[in-house]
Amino acid sequence: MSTTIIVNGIFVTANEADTIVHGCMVFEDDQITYIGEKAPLPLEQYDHVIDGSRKLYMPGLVNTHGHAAMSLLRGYGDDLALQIWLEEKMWPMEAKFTSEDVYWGTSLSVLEMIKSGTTSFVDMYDHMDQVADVVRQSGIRGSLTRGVIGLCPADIQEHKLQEAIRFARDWNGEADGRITTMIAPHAPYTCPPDYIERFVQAAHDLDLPIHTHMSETAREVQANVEQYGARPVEHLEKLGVFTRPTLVAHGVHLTDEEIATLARYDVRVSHNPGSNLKLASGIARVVDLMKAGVKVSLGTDSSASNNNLDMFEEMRLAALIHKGVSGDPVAVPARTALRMGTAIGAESIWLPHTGVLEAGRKADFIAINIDQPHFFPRTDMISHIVYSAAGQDVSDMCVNGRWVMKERSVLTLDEERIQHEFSRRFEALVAR
Ligand SMILES: CSC[C@H]1O[C@@H](n2cnc3c(O)ncnc32)[C@H](O)[C@@H]1O
Ligand SMILES: [Zn+2]
Repeated sequence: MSTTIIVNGIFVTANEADTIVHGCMVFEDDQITYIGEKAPLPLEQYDHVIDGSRKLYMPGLVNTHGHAAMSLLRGYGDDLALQIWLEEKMWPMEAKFTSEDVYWGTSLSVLEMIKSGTTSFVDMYDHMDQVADVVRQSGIRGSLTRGVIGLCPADIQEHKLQEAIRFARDWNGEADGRITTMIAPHAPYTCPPDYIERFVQAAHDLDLPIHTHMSETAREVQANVEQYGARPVEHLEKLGVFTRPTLVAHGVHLTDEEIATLARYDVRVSHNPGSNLKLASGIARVVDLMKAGVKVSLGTDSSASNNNLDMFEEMRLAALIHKGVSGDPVAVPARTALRMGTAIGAESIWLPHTGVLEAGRKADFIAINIDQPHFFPRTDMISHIVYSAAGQDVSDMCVNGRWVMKERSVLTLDEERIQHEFSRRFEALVAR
């Protein structure tokens, strides 16, 4: 067993009581065993002693919705609404993606996530074996799912479904439990009803959650009513989706009744404020969702609709835009935004052993270099995290008790090589 103590640090636990500890944290192998003002044992008795002065420690950020390989499309197709962006820009380019493209596109994104403090992320995409390989090497956690668009002939639908099942079965629990999997029909507008029912069955058979895009734009809701005679929530409810633990991305256009339905089924919502603003999709009813008891976490979506993967930005956007639209300055307070980006995120993707710094949880945490002007005065550090910090302030990362980044040097991935190979793949892609 290996024991590490961090001394002289500020520890923002992100628990429900907003506890902040000035002192020490101990972790043994992959688990936090102590947080408190004084070291429980003389320092000589620990294998590693780390001086945490001038650093703030907090749980790693949890990004609950994205498509990592789409870093290859960053800056391509800006300033368009969702449907045109998807149909005319993303899908034609994605049709040209190879497994190698996905590998290097995902590697770049995972690097970006590590360097901005994300310790767990959800990824819905194609060529998922490559994504899982990147997660295994990187040392961070991935909740991974083969996203399936079913607008294709029956034999291809069948092939995609079997691939999604095979991926979910093969990789769940891999990489010391850092990889978990879900089942993902992409959206109600890209998967016919009988096809969605087969994903529900697969999720039952494998005992896995479902992840899907839902009610992202007003146009989507309208088209669902025209095609199926029901809005997306009722439609998915009828297809049995919510009989499985479910995480939906976006949930922007919801009625009061739909919010009550989501709460009743404990459906979790990944709020993606940056992407929703950029694609002009609208602003989710986050305050009403949370009031109804729905777990609302945060996601970036892809860097083609964001255009970065900085979860500090999403926490700040969540805290700001809901004040702006409601006229209520406490609509989403800083503390709530912090918990959406950490503890609620972890719960939302069924990782209850992460997301909070406390004894008994996994040692998944980041350090922020607070020896910088924008972290003074040393008053309300939660306020500084949400309203003042950015991803580049993250100095260190530890996941499952293993150091992933120290003093901004990523230990698990070769940064220079990834940038080089990514650029080569990008050039090949545009020439294809
Ligand atoms: C094959 S699964 C991934 C699929 O999702 C597409 N996508 C990316 N962002 C969004 C979004 O905001 N709404 C709906 N679909 C999205 C991506 O381009 C892939 O085709
Ligand atoms: Zn998405």
